[in-house]
Amino acid sequence: MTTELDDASAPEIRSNTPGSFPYGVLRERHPALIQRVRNAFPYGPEQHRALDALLRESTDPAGVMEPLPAEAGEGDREQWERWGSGEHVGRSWFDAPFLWAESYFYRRLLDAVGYFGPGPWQGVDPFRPFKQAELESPEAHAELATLDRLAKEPQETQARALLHGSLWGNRADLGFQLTRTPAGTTSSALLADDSDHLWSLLPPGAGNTVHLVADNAGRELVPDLLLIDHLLRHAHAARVILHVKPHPYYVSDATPTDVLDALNHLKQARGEAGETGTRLWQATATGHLSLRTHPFACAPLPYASMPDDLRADFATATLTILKGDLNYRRLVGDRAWPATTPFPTPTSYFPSPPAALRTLKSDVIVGLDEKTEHTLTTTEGPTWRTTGEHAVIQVRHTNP
Ligand SMILES: O=P(O)(O)OC[C@H]1O[C@](O)(CO)[C@@H](O)[C@@H]1O
Repeated sequence: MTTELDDASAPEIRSNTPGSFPYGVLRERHPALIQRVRNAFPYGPEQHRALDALLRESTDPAGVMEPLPAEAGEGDREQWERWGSGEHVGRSWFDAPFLWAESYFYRRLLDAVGYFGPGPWQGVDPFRPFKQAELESPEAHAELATLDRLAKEPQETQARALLHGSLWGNRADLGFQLTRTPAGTTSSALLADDSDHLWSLLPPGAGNTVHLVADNAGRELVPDLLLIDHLLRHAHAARVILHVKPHPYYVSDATPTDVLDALNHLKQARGEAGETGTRLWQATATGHLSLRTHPFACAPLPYASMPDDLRADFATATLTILKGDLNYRRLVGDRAWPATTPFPTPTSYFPSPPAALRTLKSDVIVGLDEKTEHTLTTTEGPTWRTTGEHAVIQVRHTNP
């Protein structure tokens, strides 16, 4: 789905420029993450050796991507071949497309800690302790308590607050927190706000189907679920399909286990939060809320390359809400687009109207007006793209 035009006007983002954001992810964030994972589990020498090797290989600008280990199943290898391992494995981590290299890093990290087994660490999510700590944080509990007050507000106020809760929940991402300075220096701001379009696509009682492609677990997934409950309860959606990752990915990305944890967290809460949890639990039993774990959710590729079955699934949506930074990169393509490229241009291939709810944590951005881009660049320098202080709600409100 990539055209020569894309390559010329918007080259793919790579990590081979020292000082750039992607270079820093490979050189600084990934080592910090490996250290955090080591500290969180009593892994044995085998896992530590594998983590050492991955650390050496993936942070050395002269190092090359090693293949998946022999234990990786035939099917998995074939899948990664379809996703481009033949082209990238054996070459530099830094010269590969950033999206490809970063995704492969997570796949290899899971291997290093024995996630794909066989062995005692099989199926043990190396990011689970961080996800759980976040769910149990005082902030997470305080967020739930605000629902009692919100329930007394007019429905429109509730809708706006829940949409914004889901949007800004994306800032709680754990990977992002690894190197972020806690006190932001700029005020949070919505750089594009198509929320009126979003609501106009979901008239109550029209039998709408909403797909929500989740991003992070914990303090992002909980507000996503609250938004889903609102959509179902007020008939903006007759049916919601929640897409999560089939296995751990990008530190805090949500898996089915994380959905279960979030639902239990809600169900066990008092007041409105508890009632919401019970309603969502029932919605799964009646099929009004269902889960998807397509393997392509963990692919190192943009959605423009999605397989036919996933395309057909998304085509059933009245609206597909894609959460977070990584989904944004995959939706528009992880490319150095001019920031003023209209949002419908790189998303024209998507089989249903897409809505991106994203805080900005990496370089790629489209759909801004010239004045906004100019003001941000002159007042903040290039970091406005990556600090997570800014966000967008962008909607392409037409079918392809
Ligand atoms: O959780 P989100 O919002 O998808 O953010 C993930 C982002 O974090 C990073 O992995 C950097 O830590 C980006 O490269 C990536 O796009």
